[in-house]
Amino acid sequence: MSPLASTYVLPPASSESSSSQETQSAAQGSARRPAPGSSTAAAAGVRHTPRVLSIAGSDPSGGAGIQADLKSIAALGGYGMAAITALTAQNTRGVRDVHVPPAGFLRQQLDAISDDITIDAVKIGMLGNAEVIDTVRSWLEKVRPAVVVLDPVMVATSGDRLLEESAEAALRTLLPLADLITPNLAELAILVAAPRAHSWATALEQGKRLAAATGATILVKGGHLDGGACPDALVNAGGLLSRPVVEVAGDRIPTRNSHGTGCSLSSAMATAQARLGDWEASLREVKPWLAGALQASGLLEVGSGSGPINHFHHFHQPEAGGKPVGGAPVPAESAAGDPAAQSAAAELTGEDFAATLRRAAAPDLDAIYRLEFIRGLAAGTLVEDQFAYYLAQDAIYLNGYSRALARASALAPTEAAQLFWARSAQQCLEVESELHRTWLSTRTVERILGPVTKSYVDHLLAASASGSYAVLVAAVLPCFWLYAEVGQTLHAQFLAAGAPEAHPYAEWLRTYADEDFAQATREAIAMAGEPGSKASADEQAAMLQAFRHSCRFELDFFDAPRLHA
Ligand SMILES: Nc1ncnc2c1ncn2[C@@H]1O[C@H](COP(=O)(O)OP(=O)(O)OP(=O)(O)O)[C@@H](O)[C@H]1O
Ligand SMILES: Cc1ncc(COP(=O)(O)O)c(N)n1
Repeated sequence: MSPLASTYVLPPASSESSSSQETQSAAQGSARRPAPGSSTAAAAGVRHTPRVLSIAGSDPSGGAGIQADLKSIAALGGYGMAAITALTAQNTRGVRDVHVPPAGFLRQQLDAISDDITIDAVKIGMLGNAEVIDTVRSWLEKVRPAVVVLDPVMVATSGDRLLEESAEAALRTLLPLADLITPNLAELAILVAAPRAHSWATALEQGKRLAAATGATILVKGGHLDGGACPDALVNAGGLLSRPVVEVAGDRIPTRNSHGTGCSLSSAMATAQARLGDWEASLREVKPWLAGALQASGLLEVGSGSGPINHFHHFHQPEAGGKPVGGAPVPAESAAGDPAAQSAAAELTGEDFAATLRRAAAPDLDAIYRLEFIRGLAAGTLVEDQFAYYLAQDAIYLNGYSRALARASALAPTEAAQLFWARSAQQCLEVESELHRTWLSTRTVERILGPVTKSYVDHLLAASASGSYAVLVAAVLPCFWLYAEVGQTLHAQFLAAGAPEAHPYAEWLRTYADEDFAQATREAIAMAGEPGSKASADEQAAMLQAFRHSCRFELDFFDAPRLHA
């Protein structure tokens, strides 16, 4: 179930409840509703499968440009279209040549689309030269799409120019037509005519200046900062956001595969915005997806330079050899004697271990979304006694889970890991008592240990007793990971439905997707991935097995109210 899950999920059950977290959640709840008058999907109405047009250059190696955009749009649930501004000859090592076809033909592509199809969002990437920019500007002025995201592509990661220097002035004239502009630090500096920022504070300052000058919201990106953090922030002082600067924290993922990250981020934001009608909610959905795509990039094995990100990392992918990863939990008692688990783990390399775990979770995650309980929770049709049963079991589970986390802290190889698990164990107990104080205090429900809760906690305690730190962290991970993903999805669906106040579980859903919990989940994934990468093949197999069992228990936990309430 939900470990710290509910940690950050805890809602204000009564009006007296006033912890800072609750206050912040409530504030975010109201601020997330689209601001009146914003020229976004809010005005046009959000759409379940938005029709998103990328106006960008082609990267034949598939990592950047329209190819990355179409993958990102699909990965975020949109229908992708592409009008090509330029052809490049490039691969993961660099750009060899650029060919810009006549601008008149671009106009024909754009008109052919807009004459026939309603466009819910546009993402603009590489434009090449001033004539192309003028063409796009006059088409935008005619069509006025509901959402326009502009990635002011100037220079590729490889250092090759993708916009003629003489066209920078023309690009500035396009900025006021955008709702969101997504420059990297070098592009931001050019657009505000300042030296490139080397600190996050300077970058935010430049973002504010660009927002004031253009009226657009600026997505300031921390990808090119030094250090272990990789924050992003939405900046707009004009009242379109809940605060002038909305920062979403993130860890830097150690990979050289960042080709097309900026393209992918901007098209994903256009898609999410057309679906959710809220920039902040969009960034909170897109950033963890992008982090997962960077994390799982090594699995693709494309090129010898800066490779592409793994856009579809969150979907079930077949294992090498055609056998699906995941499926039914491995029944054998000993993973060491289980050839399936062993072969699944044997070829793993460091960076890929967390990605392998994620793929192993995919079937159970899919099954969770199909559960009556989850569908009822999302739709508001879940019967109250099932919800109450779930809450009561959650509180019982958290107590046992806290013991497993405390054991992980005791076994942790570093002080940072020791502290992380100890803090998590403490938060679990705090959430447990908060559950009793708030949600459970007004409900009459039996507080006895249910069969699924018992099996799940027994499994965790057995992993605690195994003596292997690596196996234990693999066992505790699904409670972070699956719950965070489910929470984020349910929360996004709730927002997409207009956050209806009459929804009986509105309070619960509103606080479901919490950035602090998402951050703790990222840390937990890294904590499990690290020992996984160093483990022997046998131990990796044991980790995978412990992880799969917990994923299955997550599924059973969400299904338990239907069977046992
Ligand atoms: N190593 C990393 N770990 C985590 N997130 C990253 C990493 N590198 C980039 N990002 C994220 O990727 C997105 C793109 O950021 P970046 O600043 O790299 O833009 P960009 O330079 O336009 O991208 P590109 O590398 O495609 O040119 C941001 O959300 C950023 O936080
Ligand atoms: C067609 C096209 N568009 C954009 C980029 C920038 O992406 P990156 O900075 O990751 O190289 C690119 N390389 N190619």
